[in-house]
Order: sequence, then C-alpha cells, then structure tokens
Amino acid sequence: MKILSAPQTREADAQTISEEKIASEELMERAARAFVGWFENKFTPECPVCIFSGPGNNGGDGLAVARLLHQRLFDVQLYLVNDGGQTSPDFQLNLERLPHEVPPHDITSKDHLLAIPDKACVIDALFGTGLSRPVTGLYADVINWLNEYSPCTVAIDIPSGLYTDKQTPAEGAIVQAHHTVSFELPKLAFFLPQHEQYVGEWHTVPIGLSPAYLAEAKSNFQYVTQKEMQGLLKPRTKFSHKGTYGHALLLCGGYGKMGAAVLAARACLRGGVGLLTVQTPAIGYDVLQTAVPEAMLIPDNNRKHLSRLLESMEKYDAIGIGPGIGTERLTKTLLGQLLATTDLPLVIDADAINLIASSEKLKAQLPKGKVIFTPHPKEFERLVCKSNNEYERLEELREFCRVYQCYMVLKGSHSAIATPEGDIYFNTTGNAGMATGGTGDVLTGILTALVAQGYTLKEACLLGVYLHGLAGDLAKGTVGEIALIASDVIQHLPQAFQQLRRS
Ligand SMILES: NC(=O)C1=CN([C@@H]2O[C@H](COP(=O)(O)OP(=O)(O)OC[C@H]3O[C@@H](n4cnc5c(N)ncnc54)[C@H](OP(=O)(O)O)[C@@H]3O)[C@@H](O)[C@H]2O)[C@H](O)CC1
Ligand SMILES: [K+]
Repeated sequence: MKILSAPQTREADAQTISEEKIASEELMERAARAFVGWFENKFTPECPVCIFSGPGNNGGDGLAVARLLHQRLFDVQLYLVNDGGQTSPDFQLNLERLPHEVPPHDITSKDHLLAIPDKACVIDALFGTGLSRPVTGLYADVINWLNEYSPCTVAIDIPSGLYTDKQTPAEGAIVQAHHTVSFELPKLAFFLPQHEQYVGEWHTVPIGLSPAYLAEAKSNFQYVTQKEMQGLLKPRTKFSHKGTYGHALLLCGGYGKMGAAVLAARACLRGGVGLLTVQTPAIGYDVLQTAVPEAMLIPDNNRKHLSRLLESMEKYDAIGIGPGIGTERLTKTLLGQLLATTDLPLVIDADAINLIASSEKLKAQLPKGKVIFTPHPKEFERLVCKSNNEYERLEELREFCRVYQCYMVLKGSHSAIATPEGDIYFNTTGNAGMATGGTGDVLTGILTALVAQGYTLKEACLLGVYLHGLAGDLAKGTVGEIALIASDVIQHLPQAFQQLRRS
C-alpha cells in the first residue's frame, strides 16, 4: 500500500469530496466516526476523556469526536487551545454542533491548564497533517504539559507537532502518544525508529478516501500488507520434485560462529528450498552434518575460515553469503572472486557486508541487479554512510540501491526494503523480541531459499522479510518477547507460511 505525503493527503481529501459530491464536513464526520469506533473498542465510558483541540481540521476532528463520545456516554472534557490564530470553517461548524453538556474550555495561556484525572485518556487533536512550522509558544507549553502529566494519550491522525513526511526541527514540541489512530493510511513518519516515542502504537481506520486517487497517486514509499504478500506466495504443484524448488548454496560459518551457519541453513530449509548445500570452514563439518542433516556439506580446505571458491557453481540457483564468516583476508579474496565471476543472485549479509564496505574495489565488482544486501543499521553505516537523521538515511539507501542497482533490506522494527528503481517498502510484521543474536542469519537463510525457488529478488525481499517477522510474531505468542531466540523464529516459520496461505 502506498504511503502518501501531507500534500497528497490533502489532494486525496479533495478528490474524495468532489467525486462523492459531499461537503468537507461530511468527510470530517466520517473520520470522527471511524476514530470513535476504534476508541470504543479500546476504552470504556468509565474512562474520563480529555480532548485538546487545535485551530485547524485536526481540532475539528477533536470537536466531532467530543460530541460522538458524549453521545456514547463518555465523560468528556474539551479544551480549545488557541493563541489567537484563525480557526477552520469545519472547526467552527463542529463547535456549533457541540451539545451544551460538553462546554469547551478555552486555553489561551498555560495558566488555564487543569489537572488531568488519574485514569483519564487524553485525545490529542491539536495539529494534524496541516502542521506548517515547528510547534512553539502556547501550543508547545500544552504539549510539554501533556507529555508530563497525561496518563494515556491517543493522537488523532498524527501526534501533534510531528511532520508527516520530513524531519521535524529540534526546536518543535511533539506529543508523545501511546496510540496514534491515522486516517486511511499510516504516515511515513510512523515507520522511523526515531519517532517511536511520539507515535507509540499506530493504527489505521478507513474513511473511504477515493480509490481512484489512491490507485493513481505516485509514491516512492509503500508499506507491506498481508493481502499483497499472500498474492506473492507460490503454490506447490502436484508433480513437482525437489529440483523444482531450487538448489541454494550458503557460504557461512567460522571458528566460534558455526551457530550462524546452522541458523541460516535451518531457515533456508524451512524457507522451502528443494536442495541446500552449505560450504563452511572444515571445523564446521561435524556441527553442520549433525545439526542440519537435511543439508549437504562442502568443507573448506581451511579449518577456521572460508578461503576457497568452489570450482563449479552451475548447479546452484542462489547463493547466500555472510553469516559467521569473519573478515579474514582469505575470505575477502574469496568474496572478490565470487563477485567477479558469478552470475547467480546473491544474498549478502553480516561480515560479507563488512568486507565489501571496507573495499571500493569489491563495491565496484558488485554485479548489477543480482544482489540483496541485508544490513542492520551499523552495517549500513559502514557500507553506505552515516546519516544525520532517518529521513536522510532513507535517501542514502535509495541512492545506494540506484547506483549499485541492488536491493537492500535495512533491518529494523519496520525493516525498509529498497529497490534499484528507488522504491522503499516498509515491513509490517515482527516485534522487539526479534532484537536478539541470530535472527539476521535466519533472514539470510529465508531470502536465499526464496530466491533459489525462483522468486524475483524484489518478491523474495518483500515476502521473506514479511514471513520472518510473522514467524517472530507467532514465536512471541508462544514464548513472549523477552525469552525469544532466533531458533524460535525458525520453529514458527512453517506456521507463518500456513497462516499466510490461509489468510
Ligand atoms: N483524509 C483525512 O485524512 C482527513 C483529515 N482530516 C483532518 O484534518 C487534518 C488536517 O487539517 P488541516 O486543517 O489541514 O491542518 P491542521 O489541523 O493540522 O492544522 C492547521 C492549522 O494549524 C495552524 N498551524 C500549523 N502549524 C502550526 C504551528 N506550528 N503553530 C501554530 N499553528 C499552526 C495552521 O495555521 P497556518 O498559519 O499554517 O495556516 C492552521 O490554522 C488531518 O490531520 C485530519 O485530522 C479531516 O477530518 C478530513 C479527513
Ligand atoms: K493530532
């Protein structure tokens, strides 16, 4: 699904209003109803509600929500924050529609702020996508006060003070919401880790924005949905055999890091590959043969490090390289030879990324259109560059993939998948329990398996990252977040495939 910019959101509103021949206030009413639907599922009328409305249409939403929640028997206190600026027409209209039992309290100075009840929920309707400058002055006072005293804050559409799609200047105050309920689509800002403290958990509620607009809008940013991923999953055919599902080669493992090879290999097999061969340093022979009997093993001449490229790679369909391999000179030479000679698709992870990061020569040898990189943020910094903020990092990510014509999975809570065409897709599965050693090796195994099975590199990235996160979510259901380990993710991969097939 596309992620729209702030101007595009306004265009989508306008097109919806004109196509449906409705008044803008009607769209606001729809938005308020959708918000209240979500709110009622989460909170009961025993919970006092304090709504803080700003001067624009986000504030107007707040007024409509105040009326609707009052009708549903919530005890609503409404505060209108205004430093003397103009209010929008739909704000005015909803102000007039307020029942007299919900009298608005004006806040024109921070001295007007009243204590918030202990068990209350604060609804933040100060600013939405119309934010045009950093929040300072009275509005900042209110936001800072809410951040200090609100027991629970739910932001309408976006936390007030946060820009939708660009860096918010440091001087601007931003609401720290526990939940953000966004209309129709999530905002780009929600996918960036730097905004976690503001956005909290985000949710979307449909408000019937123009399907034609959404279909035609151009956006380099998308987020991955279950339905889209389900469409990518290829069924198995009755007369297929193991040759149908590809032969993957994993180059991984090293002295003290054979676990990485085991995890990648197991995940590759669970990722559905027909055949798997693993090349590890000789020291890994017994480990791999015992821990992963389904895999074939080619021991390297070198005991501790990968050093020798296989003479023939013809029988393989995809190669995964990196987990546990270290950064020895011999291994770097092997990697250089591999990049220079192979025309197979490559999944490049961990120390293989570090080796390429350390050598312009290796970077120059990257085959075009054949590589998936899977860095975590530190590896990204080494391979690409340091960035001042996460918007800049997204731009660096796009540029690198464009220049090297490669794919990249930048791992994080919403992993970002970049394509050579300059598109970025955010994943929507996974949880904090997966921030543990070895989950990256598991991803390398899954991606290699999918590429070997004939998925395009883009499909493999999208589907693989989604399934990896889904398996992590299913694992969380059994073992919780804290105790979750990488093997749990592999163990839940079969269920993840099944759930996606069924859904
Ligand atoms: N489809 C939808 O998503 C729908 C969204 N709706 C809601 O509408 C808002 C967007 O409303 P808009 O009126 O465009 O903008 P805001 O409410 O965010 O704020 C605009 C007013 O605030 C002033 N402003 C902006 N920045 C600041 C600031 N830093 N300090 C003080 N004042 C500020 C701005 O003044 P200007 O001088 O810039 O003109 C405006 O007065 C969207 O987020 C949804 O919540 C609709 O309900 C319909 C469906
Ligand atoms: K808001």
